[in-house]
Amino acid sequence: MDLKSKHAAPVLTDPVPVSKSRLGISSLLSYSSPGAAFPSGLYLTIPRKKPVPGKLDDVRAAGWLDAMKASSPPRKKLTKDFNIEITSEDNDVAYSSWMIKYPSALTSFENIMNYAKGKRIALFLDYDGTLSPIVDDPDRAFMSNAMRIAVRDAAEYFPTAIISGRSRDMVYEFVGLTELYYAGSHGMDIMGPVRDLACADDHPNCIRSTDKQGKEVNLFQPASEFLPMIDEVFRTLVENTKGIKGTKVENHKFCASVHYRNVDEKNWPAVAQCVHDVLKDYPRLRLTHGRKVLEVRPVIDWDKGKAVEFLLESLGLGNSEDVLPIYVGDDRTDEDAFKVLREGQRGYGILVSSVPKESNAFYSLRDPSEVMDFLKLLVEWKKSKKGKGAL
Ligand SMILES: O=P(O)(O)OC[C@H]1O[C@H](O[C@H]2O[C@H](CO)[C@@H](O)[C@H](O)[C@H]2O)[C@H](O)[C@@H](O)[C@@H]1O
Repeated sequence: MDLKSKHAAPVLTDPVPVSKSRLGISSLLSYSSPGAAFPSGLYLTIPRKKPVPGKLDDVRAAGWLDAMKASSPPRKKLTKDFNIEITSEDNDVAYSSWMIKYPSALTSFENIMNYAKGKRIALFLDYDGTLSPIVDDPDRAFMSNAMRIAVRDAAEYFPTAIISGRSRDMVYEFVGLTELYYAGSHGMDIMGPVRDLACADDHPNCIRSTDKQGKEVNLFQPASEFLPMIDEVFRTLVENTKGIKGTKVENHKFCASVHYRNVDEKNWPAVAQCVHDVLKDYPRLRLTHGRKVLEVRPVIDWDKGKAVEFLLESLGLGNSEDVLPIYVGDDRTDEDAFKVLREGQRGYGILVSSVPKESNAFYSLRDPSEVMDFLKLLVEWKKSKKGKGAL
């Protein structure tokens, strides 16, 4: 199969409209590419360098570099023992104003539970930056054992799924809990429960399979035809970026990630240009921006939001008034899930962020440790309900 075409340009970034002035917060961090969507200098001042003929202008024009700079909260200071991102005092005022719009899910817990009365909660959790802190080495993004216990306990009471940009196998290795459902590759690789024949009947890319414990499951891979293409692109990206110190390329089966967190900022244009040049040959692939990572994925109408809908359906919880889905995530790709919940008026998105960000979420949590506290509160709440005889 000819996996590439020399004649078409790739679909570039996926800008999300951002209103910066609603809260009067000038430091609002944008998920989208400011260079592409806004007048220059709105969020970041990108110094104008003399263009390298025919080369770096491509990625500048496409807004990639601006998006790369805006893609993760700046590291103000690092604690000695934990390599995690935290905000400085300067940002606290902006953060407090931002929380008027995105209240803490901890302090609003009672409100959330009032709404949850008589409903079944379904939990959806992102992995990186939500269950594990953001660290320099993606291979070492371990979740703490305390977090693992909190997730396991929550899964005992609520159907719980992890939806990650990583490959499904990799995220399962990190989490290691058999009681959950897993979706990898930004929802393009879902292993869900077998309820009835609906999955196979409704979706051509859904097959019956068995999980690692030998349990029968439905495996839904809407981008399965892209497997050889992603593999080819992954190998090309590894080859083409190997001269750029600090670059790391990951193969997540139905998408590939090019990390530049450990690349000297002066070499970011070279990283971007490499990815841009490779993508030019693959019009059926597109680029999205994550936290200090460029992600190459198929142009298909599928994302974490669709994955949430699919899982709800598979769990027998779709289109049901008495179900309250809660999705906790920190990344731009999680916005698709927040949007599905918000627009369908079905449940709550909770954004994990230590800096103000425009979002489709309803609530916020500052960091993974607050996510753990929230999960514990959910379990306590459920236990107290059980104690009172209500299930
Ligand atoms: O959907 P997620 O589970 O949040 O996965 C998104 C990406 O997470 C990983 O990268 C991010 O976390 C790394 C470890 O903390 C960090 O080093 C990197 O800068 C972040 O972008 C993962 O490696 C990516 O492939 C995922 O797409």
